[in-house]
Amino acid sequence: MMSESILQKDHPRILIPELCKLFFTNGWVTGTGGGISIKYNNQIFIAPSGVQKERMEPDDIFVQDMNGADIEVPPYEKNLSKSQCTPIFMCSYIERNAGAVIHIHSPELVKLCLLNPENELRISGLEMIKGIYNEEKGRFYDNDEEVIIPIIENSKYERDLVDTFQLALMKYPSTSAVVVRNHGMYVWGSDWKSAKTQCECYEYVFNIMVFKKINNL
Ligand SMILES: CSC[C@@H](O)[C@@H](O)C(=O)COP(=O)(O)O
Ligand SMILES: [Zn+2]
Repeated sequence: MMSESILQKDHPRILIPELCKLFFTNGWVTGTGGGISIKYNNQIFIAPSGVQKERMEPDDIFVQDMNGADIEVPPYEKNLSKSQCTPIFMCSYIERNAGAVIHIHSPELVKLCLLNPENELRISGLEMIKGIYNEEKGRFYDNDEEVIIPIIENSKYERDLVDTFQLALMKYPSTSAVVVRNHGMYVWGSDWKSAKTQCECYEYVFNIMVFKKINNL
């Protein structure tokens, strides 16, 4: 159960529902898909599974430690289970020391996957690239640098993505995002602000890539 206290506006129990509402209006977390997890005081806050992500309440959120042990769970009568994305969220926390991880189901990204059968996406020459963090170099990209984002194949269950997700992290040490073909994307950052703004930059860039592809530019 949730501990009794007045929550600050930047507490994950407030932020997760607030951000998911915003992501819903972006078309990123419709139909129960997508979600977000935030690390706070070394505790991992995770949204419930299979719910309308834009209608979550503060006490719907699960809290676990870095080993996966539950710290707080939603009230029993709400009959909620933890997001199926939890293994991928944990992989980002463990392998990349993330402070937050966002999962979006962006239609723009699925269109781009359909136009691009390769195992990666490459883009350069856009101003918004400067909002994407190069994890290997420990700085943001310059607009004339090339950003390379891995694409992994989708699977029936989210938990079955873990092995290929981990391989992509090893093969692409610069990346702060992994695309799941015809499904969506995981983006992480050192905190929720970084994950959110990078997600916005990736989405912007993907939109332009679709335009370039369909117009042969
Ligand atoms: C529309 S169902 C989508 C799910 O299978 C999954 O891909 C997803 O993004 C959300 O999983 P969830 O367990 O609800 O957090
Ligand atoms: Zn998903």
